[in-house]
Formats: sequence, C-alpha cells, structure tokens
Amino acid sequence: MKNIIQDKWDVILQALKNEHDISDVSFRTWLLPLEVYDVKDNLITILINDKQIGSDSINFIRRKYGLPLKVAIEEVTNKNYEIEFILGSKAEKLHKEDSNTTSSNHNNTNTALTPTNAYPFLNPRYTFDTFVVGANNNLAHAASLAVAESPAEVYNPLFIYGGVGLGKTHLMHSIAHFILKNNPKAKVLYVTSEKFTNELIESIRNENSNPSQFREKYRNIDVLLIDDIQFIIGKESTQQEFFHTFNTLHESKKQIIISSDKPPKDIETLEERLRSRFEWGLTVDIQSPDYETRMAILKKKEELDGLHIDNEVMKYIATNIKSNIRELEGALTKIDAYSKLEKKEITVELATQALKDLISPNDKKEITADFIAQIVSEHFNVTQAEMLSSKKSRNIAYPRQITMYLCRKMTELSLTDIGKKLGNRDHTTVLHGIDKVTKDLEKDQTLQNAIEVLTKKINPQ
Ligand SMILES: Nc1ncnc2c1ncn2[C@@H]1O[C@H](COP(=O)(O)OP(=O)(O)OP(=O)(O)O)[C@@H](O)[C@H]1O
Repeated sequence: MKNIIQDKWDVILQALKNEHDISDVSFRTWLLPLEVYDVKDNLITILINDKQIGSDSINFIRRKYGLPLKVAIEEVTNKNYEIEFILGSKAEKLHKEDSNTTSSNHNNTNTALTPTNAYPFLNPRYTFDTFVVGANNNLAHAASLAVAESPAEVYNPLFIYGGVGLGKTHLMHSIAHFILKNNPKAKVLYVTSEKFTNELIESIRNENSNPSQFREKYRNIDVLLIDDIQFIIGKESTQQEFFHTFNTLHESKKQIIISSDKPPKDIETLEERLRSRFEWGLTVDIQSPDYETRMAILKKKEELDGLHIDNEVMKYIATNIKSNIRELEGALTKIDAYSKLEKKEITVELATQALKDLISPNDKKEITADFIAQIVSEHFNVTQAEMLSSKKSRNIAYPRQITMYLCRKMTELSLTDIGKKLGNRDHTTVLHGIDKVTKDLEKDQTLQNAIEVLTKKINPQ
C-alpha cells in the first residue's frame, strides 16, 4: 500500500524544482530517479539508484539536496520528517533501525565563486542538454554535473578518461557552460594541454613576455579545465609547470577538471607526483556507446541539425559505426551531403554508398581525407565548409594546408586526389601547401605539437 509520501512524491519533487530553480538536467539526473524506499514514523528512507549515477553521488545528493528536499516534504505534507538516503545496491542489507545519520551532516553553504571575468572558448553546442546519457557514460555525466553544480566542493580534481571521440570534450564544455550560467562572473578557463604547452613555450621564449603573466593567467582562475592531458606527457618542463599550477589552484580550493585517453595509472611517462595528485579526486571513464545510445545520439544530432533521416538508415549507421561518436556524427553529415550532391533521396542504399570508406567489410577503417579534414577543422575551430571554400585568410588557409600535409602523410591519396577532396584545388596548390607546412615544421614547435596531437587523434594506435 502506498503511503502519503509516495502519493505526493511527484508534487514534492516539483515543488523542490520550482523553489530552487533547479535545471532540467539536474532534476533528471539527481531527483527524478530518487525513490521512496520506506517511511517509518517520521523517518523517510530514500533510495538512490547508484547503478545510474555511481555510489559517490550519495554524499553529493545529501549535501546539495538533503535540506531542500526535507523542506519541500514539510511544505507539501505539513509534517516534519527526517530523511535518510541509501544506495540501491545496499538496500537489501538495510537494517531499518532508527537513525539520525540523515541530513544532519548536511551542509548547504553556497560557495559563490569570486566574481571576475570569464574568458573561455567554448563550443555552444556542447552542453548537458545535448549530451545523451547511456550506460557507457552515465557515471562520467553524473560526476561532471555534480562538479558543475558545486565546483571545488565534491570531486577535485575530476579526471575523465576514455577513447577518442567519445565525449570528453563535450562533457568538459558542458561543465564550463553550466558554471558560467549559474555564475557569469566565474573565471572559467578551458584549454587543451597542447595550448597550455604552447603558451608556456611562448612565455619562456618570447623575451618581451613575462613568464609571470603565464602564471597569473593560469593561477588566478576559479575553474581550470584541461583537455587531453596525455599530450603534455613526456614534456618535462610542461609537467613541472602544470604541477605548480595544480597545487596553487587546489590549495586555494579551485576546481580542476582533467581529461585524458587513459587513467592516470596507465600513463607511463607521467611523473609520480602528478599521478598521485590526479588520483586525489574522482576518476571516471567513458566507454564506447551501446546500440541504443548510438541510436539516441543519432536522433539528437538529427534534431539539432534539422535533418530528416529514415529510421532504417539510422539503424544502418548505428549498427556499423560502433566505437567513435565523432565518426557516428560524421556519417550522418556525410550521408546528408551526399544526398544533396547526388540529388537523391536518403535510403540505406545511398547510405551504403556514401559510407563505403568508413564501413569496410573487414571492419578495418580507412583514414579518409574527410575524416582528416573533420579533425583538423574541429581543432582549429573552423567549419568544414570553410575549409573547402575559396577563402584565403590565414586562419582558414593554414588549417587547410595542414590537412593537405596530413592527407599526404596518412593516406595513399595522390596530390590531385587531395586537391579534389579539398574544394577542387589543383595539385600545385596542394604541393605548395605541403611544402609550406614541411618547412614550418623544422622550426615551429607549436606546429610540431599540433601535428603530433592531430596525428594521434586521426590514428590513435
Ligand atoms: N553522449 C553524447 N551525446 C551527444 N553527443 C556526443 C556524446 N558523446 C560525444 N558526442 C559528440 O561526439 C563528438 C566527439 O566528442 P568529443 O570531441 O567530446 O570527444 P573526445 O572524447 O573529447 O575526443 P578526443 O579524444 O578526440 O578529444 C562531438 O561532436 C560530441 O558532441
């Protein structure tokens, strides 16, 4: 038989949401999955589904939502209850004895971040709202959201790892957006470790610039998100500088979020002192998505891009592209472009034709010019359309030349073929581009770093 709390549970949650202006994603992640497990006298036991959000979430939910939930219950029922949270996985073992370990240790202090200017570069599309949660990433998602709601209070640092193109950057940008939305004055800095390295090199090399400017920039922020940390590995001076940045921020209770392709223990050349610091907080992983999640991601992308693609075609893509979400999304874009170019309706047959380079029968993926162009354009924040256009401004022409260089190095394509793929350019233009990049590489360390990062992203083995 249902009790009054269970009867009114939806009303209680809604009251809580409205009262505290809780975002939809936070509501969906933390509150909707809560279940009333038991009500005895004035003690309500609430079940947390730790399979979905991880057992660490119990402390976060207790701290962040314990008191507001208690108040909402009192408002709706006119009765004062104590509440206690338990993990779903431990529920069977529960001794239902009276306990006062409820929200009494709850701490509702609101730590507003120091108001200063925010200056991140963030992709507006990478938010929690556009992030599809599945079994492969639910723990990473929950931990990211907890950090976004309570920076420097829960997991510090938060270390997110996973294979190429599985959503690490998307999650990091989501955290930054969320924090800035709550507090537009927070100083949030998102950088790739490559950029961190380049800026450090620049500050050491450039006589006019003062190394302390570099330090000031990195140590006077509220939240540092550093993406693809694996690329500073092996660079001793960068590791050393990062170590000091980390310590300064951590000591002054600033949030640090790090992403990598491997967990700290598997990064061979990582200095021991950094490794142990990375493990101070919480380490979460993102795995390859299962079929249902792949379908959900494709549907989300279809909706966001305003495409209309037949379900059978979606199934074809989701069945055949398994391990990389970037490729999954790229496939959808490619099919759409192919159908426009050929002026044909999108069918499974057309999809098979359009994706023949991506989906080969023995599942051995070819590195294509399209894929290289996609990775390079993401890296330099230009669109693929701009890359293929006739624009000659340096910020577009240089990534284009880098694409030419990488196509030459990483594929079997001829100069003529590369030119065709990159907006129908002739082979002398391609040759010129490749020569330029080759020459620059001899002396430009920033470019060397970029090529190293791009090569690893294109071909992770
Ligand atoms: N769960 C998800 N829901 C929706 N889109 C996703 C999801 N995961 C990844 N994506 C999309 O897949 C693409 C690649 O993701 P992202 O760049 O975040 O991967 P990454 O793990 O940082 O890759 P890399 O290791 O190459 O840096 C992005 O366009 C991102 O929006």
